Amino acid sequence: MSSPRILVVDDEADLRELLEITLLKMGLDVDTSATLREARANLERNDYALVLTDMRLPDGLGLELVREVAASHKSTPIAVITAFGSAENAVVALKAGAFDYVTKPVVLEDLRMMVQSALRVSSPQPGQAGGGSSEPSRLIGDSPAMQGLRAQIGRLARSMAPIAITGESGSGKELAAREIHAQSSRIAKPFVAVNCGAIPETLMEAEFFGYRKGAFTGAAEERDGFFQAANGGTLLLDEVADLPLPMQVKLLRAIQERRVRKIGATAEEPVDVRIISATHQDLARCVEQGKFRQDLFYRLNVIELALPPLRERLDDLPVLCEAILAKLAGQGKASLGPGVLDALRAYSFPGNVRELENVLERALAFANDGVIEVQDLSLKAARVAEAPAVQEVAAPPPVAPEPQPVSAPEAVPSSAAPSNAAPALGPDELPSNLPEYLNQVERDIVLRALNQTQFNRTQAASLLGISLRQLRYTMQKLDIHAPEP
Ligand SMILES: Nc1ncnc2c1ncn2[C@@H]1O[C@H](COP(=O)(O)OP(=O)(O)OP(=O)(O)O)[C@@H](O)[C@H]1O
Repeated sequence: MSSPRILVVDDEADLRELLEITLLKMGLDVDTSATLREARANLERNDYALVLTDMRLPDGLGLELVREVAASHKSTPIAVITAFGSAENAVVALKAGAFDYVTKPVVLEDLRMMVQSALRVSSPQPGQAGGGSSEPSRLIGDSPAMQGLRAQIGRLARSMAPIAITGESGSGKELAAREIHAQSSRIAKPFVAVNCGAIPETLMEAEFFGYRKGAFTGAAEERDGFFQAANGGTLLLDEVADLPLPMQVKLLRAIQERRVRKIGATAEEPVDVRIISATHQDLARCVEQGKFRQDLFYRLNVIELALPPLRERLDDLPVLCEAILAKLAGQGKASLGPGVLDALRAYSFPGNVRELENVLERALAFANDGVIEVQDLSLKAARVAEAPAVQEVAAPPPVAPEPQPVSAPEAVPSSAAPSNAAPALGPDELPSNLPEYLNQVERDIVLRALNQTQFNRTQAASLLGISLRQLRYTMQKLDIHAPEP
């Protein structure tokens, strides 16, 4: 079997030779071109496992070649060589469809790492997706929005370009990131998801970059950080807007240099990690407000993937419900009774698919024989957008589903009004239902904090000593919503 063939396009004879020798030593076949014209002629004649081009060539820009290869040689990854410090060029090339980049002066170790990962893309091993997974997507939904999203993910999985996933809470950002990883040539390596909002600021550097034994009190053993753990794979920076500014500087450096230094270490170590970030916040706004560094935003936001909220793709409800019920029921049976889909359609799902999962799980607990009826849904009446006038509801249930019978003790679950406090217990008294009692206590405290802060969730979370994300989950779990403006 012949070796994979690489095309090197560079007008600097010295660099061309260095690249050629390095690639030959890796057991690869190499063609070289000094101009765009020669490169085009080579591309006509041969199939390449990778094209590596300089950005500035005597007869044009490497970027032109990136666009041509991305359009006409879709299965050939193309990487660019950019001048050191010209982050802009790298980002422009990635946006134009480049698979990856290396900076000048070329560090051979980085080059080898990049080439290996390109080769995995152009000739996936059995069991590897390499950009064209035949596995069914985990992102369920047949709506045009979901079809478009899946197609976009298929394309994005083939490059190293950082992706910023945006979307409301529960809309599937983490799932989309996992899907990108699963469809990429990195599938055999780890996918590491980090909730940036849940790590105490003092521990961040150690968590991200690791530490050497004895680096600080308590560092009894050397430990890897998230970057080392994700080496060769994908690192999801979830809730990236929650990163404190000092950490943003360090992260930017790690992403730019592709090197990290453990706390207490003298040397940096190279890391080959694809970065995906996710947030439910408007990151551009955070930049305007000075909460997020512009340069990091620019680095992370090379390609944006926007997840639509569930209420904008209600046509996906039937397949989603079917998949969720199948998972919930296991060997048992679970189905939707008459009118249930209409009731769900009329709901706005502020918590998106995660909320749908919770609603169905709770409903199934109340359902008779696994058949969920409208009244089992206990959707928050206030959130039910105009319920359809005609519902194919068989029995007497009301148009808007009733409040939940068990876990929501007060009738206004989504209001900002303080809830009824959990009844005080005597020293020997026990609650008749512990989970329900604890929910009541938790709801009371969370509402108290929210009311004290005029529903400013960041402040409320800080009053309660939990992360914003934890607060969001708790609010969702307890059906607490900000009052409608
Ligand atoms: N299109 C989808 N198909 C199937 N399941 C989905 C889909 N979208 C989301 N889910 C499910 O909904 C739940 C929430 O998804 P996920 O954690 O990816 O959301 P998220 O946007 O990252 O949420 P958060 O912003 O709160 O972190 C998960 O259980 C996930 O499996």
